[in-house]
Parts: sequence; structure tokens; C-alpha cells
Amino acid sequence: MKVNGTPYRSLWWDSTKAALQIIDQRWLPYDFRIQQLDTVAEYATAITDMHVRGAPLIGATAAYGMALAMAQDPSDAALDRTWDLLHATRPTAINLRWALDRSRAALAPLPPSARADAALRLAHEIADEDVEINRRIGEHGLTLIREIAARKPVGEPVRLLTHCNAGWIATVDWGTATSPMYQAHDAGIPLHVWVDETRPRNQGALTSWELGSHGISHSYITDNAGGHLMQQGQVDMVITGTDRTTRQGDVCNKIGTYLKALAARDNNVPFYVALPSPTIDWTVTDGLSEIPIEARNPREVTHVQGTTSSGEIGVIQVTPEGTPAANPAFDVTPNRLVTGLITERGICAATAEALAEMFPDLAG
Ligand SMILES: CSC[C@@H](O)[C@@H](O)C(=O)COP(=O)(O)O
Repeated sequence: MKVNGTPYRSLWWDSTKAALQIIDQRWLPYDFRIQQLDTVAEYATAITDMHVRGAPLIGATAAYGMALAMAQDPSDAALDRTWDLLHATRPTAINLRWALDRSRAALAPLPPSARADAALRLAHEIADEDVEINRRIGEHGLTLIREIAARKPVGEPVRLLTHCNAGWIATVDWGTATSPMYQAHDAGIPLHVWVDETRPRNQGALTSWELGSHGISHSYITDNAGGHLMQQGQVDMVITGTDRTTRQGDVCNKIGTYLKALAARDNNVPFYVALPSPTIDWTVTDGLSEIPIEARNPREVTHVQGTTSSGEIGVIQVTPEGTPAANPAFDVTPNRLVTGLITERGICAATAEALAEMFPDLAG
């Protein structure tokens, strides 16, 4: 997507420097900074500290991390060490393990001398596949938006609500939940997007930055406003992303997603999840008992980053000194609350049967 008129992906390989370039998301939406990752340790920090974030982007970054590691030391020991180091960075998004497993499975049978080139080719492949998956999710999601638009008086916007940032910067491009929004807007369908703030990291500010850059009408709202807006008939559909979806369609996503699903069910608002197939964890069934939920630093709750009136980026404390805080970063929405899953192959019910039918080659 474009930043100030220039097309970007959220990461790209600079072949003259033989290094990955990322958009350092810690500074968005206030400042657009690019960072080069030169060591495997820098890759690990970039994922843990959320320079890059969003399930698909974490996976793609890890694949490039493997490529860098293989260029420096293509031994079996380095392969395993890099897998372990990068896998330990964040526990919830399954795309991380998916990308690392895919890399290791492809590289381990090769002679060490062939691993560096193969790892880089594979990382490019994973990145390109992600873009295509998200483009297709957008096409399928667009059909839902068109159906809603067709029931409205001409010119009246379709009102969507989204949580967190499942946008292009959370993927390599397009985003998952935002891809249908971009494609609907580009098709001339009037839209208005309610953007949940998504405390504590305020990923909604990233979504607002993205939508604003693309000219999509939106309002940034507090996390508690969604239920009220649904009661008032102001939301036609909820679309969120996911960090891990189980084989029976339970959806793990950013903390607060579950409450939106509950409010949507109570108000007969369709609740859809944009789901790229690498985000399905076919090894788990029950999301509540089987998905590890990341507990992040409580400081993310007690402190908030923003800009001052003079434009400086700063952090302020919002609680009394020493206030204990808890910071569970994700929650699980049981499949019964999910209207449908928008995948790259089409839209299906959030059930074991429908997912297995949609992905017979992956379901096992
Ligand atoms: C297309 S991104 C889908 C999810 O990864 C997204 O909704 C989300 O929860 C991101 O969490 P984050 O903690 O910002 O990495």
C-alpha cells in the first residue's frame, strides 16, 4: 500500500545490502522509520518488542531471519538454534511456528552449502504468498460488503467495525481484515469504519493511519464503544483478524475481540474473521484450553505513548506510581460466536467440518 504516495510493503529485502528492511512500527503513526535487521538477535528483538507485529508479518520476518542465519552459519546446529531463538519471541501467533517449521523442513535435507540461497528464496516465497492470500481474502470479503451495500439506499455507507490492526502493516501487504475494506473502497462502495482503539498498545491508531492514508472514512473509538454502537444499529458487520484459529474455528485474536463478538451476537451483527490459511493451527481443537495467551509487560498498560502538542514522541504514565497491572494480550472467541471465516479460498463456517472441507489438503 502507499505511504505518502510511495508504494511499500511492510518488509522488503535489500539485495545490495543483503539485509531485510522493516517499517519500525513502534513509531507509527507518529513517525515513519525504516530499520535494517543485521543479526539474528536483532530479528528476535524486532519481533518481541513489536517493531514488526501482526501474525502474518511475524511469520514472514522469521523466514527472513532463518535466511540471514543460514548465510552466516548454515550448520544443522545453527538451523535448530535459530528456530528456537525466533520461536521463543512471541507465543500466540501460529504463523511464527508455521514459517519456522516450513523453513526448517525445506532446509534440513539440503547440504549446508545450499541452505543460504534456498532459505532466502523461501522467505521471498512466503512473503509473496502472503500478499496473494490477503488479496484473495479481500476479494471474498468484498462480496459480503457488496451484499450489505445492495440492501442500503444508494450512497449510504456500509459501516464496519474492526479491532486491533489487521491491516497491511500487520501482513506483508493488503492486510487481512482491511483487505476487503481497501477493495470495497477502490470499487467505489461508500464505507465507514469504526476503529477500536485497542488498548493497551493502541493498534487502532495504526489502523486509522492506514485507512486515512487510503482515504477511507473512519472514526477512532474507545474499546468500550462498540457495544453501544451496535445497539444503536450503527454497525453492519464486524471484521477482525486472527493470530491463531483452531481446527474447529475458535478464534484467538487481540484482547477485547471476544467482547466484540459477544456484543455482535446480542445485536444480530455479523461477526466475520479474516483468516489466512497459515493462521490455522490444525494441531489444536479447543482454543480456550489449548492456545497459549501472551502475557506482556504490565508497563504497556500503565504507560501510554503519544505525541505532545509540539510534536515530540513521548511516554506518559496513566496510573498512580507502583499500580499493579495485568496485560493478557489475546483472547479466544469460541466458534459459536463467529458468523464466518473469510479465507483465501472463500468464506466458510467456523466449524471443524467446514474448515476441513475448505482445506482438505491441510487438515490432515
Ligand atoms: C493480520 S493481523 C491479525 C492479528 O495478528 C492481529 O489482529 C493482532 O492481534 C495483532 O496483535 P499484535 O500484538 O499487534 O501483534
